[in-house]
Amino acid sequence: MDVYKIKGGKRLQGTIKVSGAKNSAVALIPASILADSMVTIDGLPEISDVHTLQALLEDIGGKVNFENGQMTIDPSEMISMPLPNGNVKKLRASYYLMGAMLGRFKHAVIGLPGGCHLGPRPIDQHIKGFEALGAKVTNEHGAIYLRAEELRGAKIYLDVVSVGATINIMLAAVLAKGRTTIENAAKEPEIIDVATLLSNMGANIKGAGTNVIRIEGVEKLHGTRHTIIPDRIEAGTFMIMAAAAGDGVTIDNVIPFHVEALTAKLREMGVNVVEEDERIFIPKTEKLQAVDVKTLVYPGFPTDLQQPFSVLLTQAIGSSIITDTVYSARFKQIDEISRMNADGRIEGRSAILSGPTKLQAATVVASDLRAGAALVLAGLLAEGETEVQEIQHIERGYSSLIEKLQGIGADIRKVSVSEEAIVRD
Ligand SMILES: CC(=O)N[C@H]1[C@@H](OP(=O)(O)OP(=O)(O)OC[C@H]2O[C@@H](n3ccc(=O)[nH]c3=O)[C@H](O)[C@@H]2O)O[C@H](CO)[C@@H](O)[C@@H]1O
Ligand SMILES: C=C(OP(=O)(O)O)C(=O)O
Repeated sequence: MDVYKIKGGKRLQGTIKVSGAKNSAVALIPASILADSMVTIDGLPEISDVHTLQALLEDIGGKVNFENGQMTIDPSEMISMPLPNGNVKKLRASYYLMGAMLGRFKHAVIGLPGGCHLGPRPIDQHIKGFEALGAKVTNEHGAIYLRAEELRGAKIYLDVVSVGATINIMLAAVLAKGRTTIENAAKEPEIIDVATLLSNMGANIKGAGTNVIRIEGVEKLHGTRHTIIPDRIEAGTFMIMAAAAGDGVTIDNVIPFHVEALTAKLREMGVNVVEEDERIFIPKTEKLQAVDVKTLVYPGFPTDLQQPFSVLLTQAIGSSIITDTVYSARFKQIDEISRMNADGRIEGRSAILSGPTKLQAATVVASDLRAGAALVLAGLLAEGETEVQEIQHIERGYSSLIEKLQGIGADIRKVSVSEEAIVRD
């Protein structure tokens, strides 16, 4: 089993480059199912979610090549094979296979998705959307069966603002007959990225990035070439690391507008965030002030940055409250950083953190992707050598994290340890 070993206390300095966005990648790849010829996506991150989706597309007959961040997908010979288990469970975004396969084949059998355990993550709004378009959807033994004679456009009001449901309904609706309107749609940049790919494939989509999306169904979609947007959550993670442990760090390949909520919070804490066209520079911060933070749907403060941000708050002067309004149980990092001497506790949907605290190294477990990023940051700050276990969660979403952090001066390495050698403090 692989673990990360981090010797804390090294200051970070230099330039770190952000990869393509995980949450776009995992939707763009399934979207290719809807085309009748080759789709090329450039700038994809080297993460396990992308490799898993490649395998899933190959399972249904896709011819896929992935090299140097470029994926070419020939979907012409795909068939609607049932995908009830296995790889489907390895990631959350396998739910996009439902919308894309329903759109193309009008029937699909897909297992319930996996992904990070953050509290309940229902997909009722996805299913409500598919049903409104005319599909019959049943859950049989943990797999979702979707069948439609034909898909017809409909007006769908989402009860909950959901990234996944918004994209999934777009995927199912682009080849449906007539007009689909998604109201109370999510507005994340990744939704615009997916709509851009679909539009370049010949789809007719208006309003992506606003809360009303209108789709006029078309007869067929063709192949295209697309470059993915940068990962705003990876960028935000590096910004937080730079604020906590940096002596001048440039984050390259970021759209500053996409991380504005984080930038505003960092500035409130006393961090100087210097925005350029596609770069952000964060000089050394002398003193961090406590702040309160509430996660919200985009353009609010992203829930995906809440966990790394909680570690930054352990370095701030005073008491901070961080509330996650999106996921009720996304605080598994708090127990782990408490074992590293952090002063933190959970109250309902909030974590209360006081600082500044000198963190101490420990052996800790990454329960999920962003908890993992939080623990890496804690390790960078802690006195001694921290071991982070269960790093497969981290590698679902961070491309070449070790190499990137080494490039700005971190003492971090990936080590293979035998199962017997695994210990908890
Ligand atoms: C692959 C991907 O893009 N993952 C992101 C996506 O997850 P995901 O698409 O799963 O998240 P959603 O936007 O759907 O979830 C938002 C909220 O709505 C609830 N909900 C969602 C769907 C539904 O049918 N019913 C329902 O009640 C969820 O439990 C959650 O409380 O957005 C989340 C919120 O920004 C991010 O944390 C994830 O990184
Ligand atoms: C929660 C996340 O991912 P997923 O939805 O893929 O589990 C995340 O990226 O922080």
